[in-house]
Amino acid sequence: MKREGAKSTWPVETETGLSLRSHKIHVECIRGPLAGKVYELKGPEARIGSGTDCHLVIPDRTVSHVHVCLRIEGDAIRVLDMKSRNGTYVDDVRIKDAYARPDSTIVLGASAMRLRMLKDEIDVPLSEHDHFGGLLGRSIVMRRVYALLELFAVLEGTVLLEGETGTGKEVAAAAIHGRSPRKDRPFVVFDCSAVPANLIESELFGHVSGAFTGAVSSRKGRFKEADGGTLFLDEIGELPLELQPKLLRALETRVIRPLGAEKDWRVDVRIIAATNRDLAIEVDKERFREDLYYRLAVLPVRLPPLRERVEDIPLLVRHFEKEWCSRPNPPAPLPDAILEKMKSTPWPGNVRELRNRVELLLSLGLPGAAGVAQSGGGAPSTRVDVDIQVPYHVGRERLVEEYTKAYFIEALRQTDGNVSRAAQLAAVGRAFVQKVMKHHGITRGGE
Ligand SMILES: Nc1ncnc2c1ncn2[C@@H]1O[C@H](COP(=O)(O)OP(=O)(O)OP(=O)(O)O)[C@@H](O)[C@H]1O
Repeated sequence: MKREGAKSTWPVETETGLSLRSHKIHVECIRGPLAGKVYELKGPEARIGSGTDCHLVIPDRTVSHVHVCLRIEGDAIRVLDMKSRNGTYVDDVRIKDAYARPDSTIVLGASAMRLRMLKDEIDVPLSEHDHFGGLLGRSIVMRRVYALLELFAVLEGTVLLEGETGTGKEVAAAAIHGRSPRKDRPFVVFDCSAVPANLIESELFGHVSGAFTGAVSSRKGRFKEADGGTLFLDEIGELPLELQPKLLRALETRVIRPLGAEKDWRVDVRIIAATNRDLAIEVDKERFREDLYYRLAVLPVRLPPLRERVEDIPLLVRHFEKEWCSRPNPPAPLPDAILEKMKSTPWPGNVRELRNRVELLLSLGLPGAAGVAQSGGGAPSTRVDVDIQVPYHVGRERLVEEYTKAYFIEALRQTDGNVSRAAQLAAVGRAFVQKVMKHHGITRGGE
């Protein structure tokens, strides 16, 4: 089953902007210690049981600690028995995993309750802005995105940003944080693809000294670093399956335990996750845990690829040009004809690729800068040529990109194009090497 729309909150495009639909589960207790009481459970998942960590706690000894899990999937309520002692019955049929009908009755031990879906719909008009933080564009698709981001920024829920490479997921995450009540607290980025699988746990949750061979000192971990602020988990689709339960626990309880530590730590962290894979498909292929997916996709946002908003290209190009204008001899602006041509160019690397292209064209027009723009193929020299005319962050990003490209060309050459060995050599994950290869068009031969 493809889990399209199988979320508790999801945006639907409308002519005037979008409509944000969300569902809650109405639970009317009809038998047992809570009989007569009514509850509303927010999605995406709600656990019911006698344990105090459940969303609905039933003080009934015939009910297991975590007895059943209710999941909102679009218009349906899915009922999953959590290996309970006395079983779960939906309309008198014992089930392991079933969909409830409207007004279905579920029975857990000596307790029974009636379930109904409550539907909420909020119309969200298009944003009037042509940017959100560092994200630019005034196309309708982007103004829909801003409308959602403006709304989600002030909430506490976990945001899942989906979109192809270079569509601005990291920029969006930083902007959400910058508009949130947590803005004066840390914004910590962790790229799940950039760290070898065996180090991810200690990178995320920290470790005490001596926790494993090589752990000579203790390490805080990203969760603790982000305490009070926001943790951005980039490339979440690359998180190894075996670590996913640990992240799920951290998301559910906001409690972490560093490797080798004897006690848990409570952390106050908002999570924003991003992926350029379709996580719903990953779930279907059993490469990503379904329960974690539901925890992450509480507030989902899809960043559109550049080809869906080519009308934004001139605005973006002029913006990237402007970043160069602080120099004494600014280059001539790119002619409109080039901008027009750019609208029909495929941009698999999206805005990042567009930005790089603009910078390349501009630097070719700058006296003495052509070499900088064209370099990147060979090993970088140890001396760094600083061009003070180029804004700092532009120069820095270019240098990082050049270094990354040159590094992996060399790593692939030395390993005869073996991606796993190149990743080992670089002490990064395989997925990161593949991402760099795709981004820079590097082949296994290292060209
Ligand atoms: N809408 C936008 N407006 C302005 N700049 C943008 C926009 N989208 C992306 N960029 C620029 O493109 C570059 C890449 O953006 P970012 O790193 O946020 O993309 P991403 O989706 O996280 O990519 P990846 O999946 O490869 O990590 C940055 O230089 C960023 O400034």
